[in-house]
Amino acid sequence: MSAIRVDAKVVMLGKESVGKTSLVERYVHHRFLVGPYQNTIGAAFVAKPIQVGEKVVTLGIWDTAGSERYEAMSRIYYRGARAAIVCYDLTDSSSFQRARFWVKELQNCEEHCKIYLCGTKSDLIEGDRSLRQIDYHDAQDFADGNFTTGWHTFALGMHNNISMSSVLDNMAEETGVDLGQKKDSCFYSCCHNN
Ligand SMILES: Nc1nc2c(ncn2[C@@H]2O[C@H](COP(=O)(O)OP(=O)(O)OP(=O)(O)O)[C@@H](O)[C@H]2O)c(=O)[nH]1
Repeated sequence: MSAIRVDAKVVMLGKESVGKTSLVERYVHHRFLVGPYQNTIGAAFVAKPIQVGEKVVTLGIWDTAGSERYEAMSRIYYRGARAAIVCYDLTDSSSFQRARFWVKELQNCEEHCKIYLCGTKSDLIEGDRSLRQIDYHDAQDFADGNFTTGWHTFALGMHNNISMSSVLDNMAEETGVDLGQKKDSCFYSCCHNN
């Protein structure tokens, strides 16, 4: 069996249960798994070829385990990543603290890695706004203070297939075209519902 050639390594980071695996499942297999939550152990890998202009770019997506007990292992998986999707659950303020931790860590250790900050489970706050624990402006202030260039907003929820594709397709265009030129551009995404 021949090895898969990966053009761009992507890593999913964030506190346990924020929905990293669900985003990958949605993106790669177009499904949302219902049933008891199963935490990721260590990390899972999936390759996804996508068309970027004339080229096919294969993303190698590492879905890391969010539990702090696997923190040291997650560091192995973000090494050399072209992009990191740092997730937090819009209904869990502690997950935003954890996301801030990962952003700082990436900025210190992986200067060429683009960082996407994603608020997840937007469907829950659409159903009941009182569940929202991270104000849109807090996320915006954090992004403004930490990222050097413009940012995009995306609402990511279990019904929201398009947005995840937008994040990753956009990222692939960035990484697939000319990383050297674009290394300073960071993207910020979060739920844009107030
Ligand atoms: N309502 C809602 N639930 C979600 C969404 N995304 C994930 N979930 C639920 O949240 C739980 C955790 O989802 P996972 O995708 O396994 O979370 P994870 O971040 O990969 O968790 P770890 O593997 O522990 O790091 C599951 O019960 C999912 O069904 C979402 O967009 N909306």
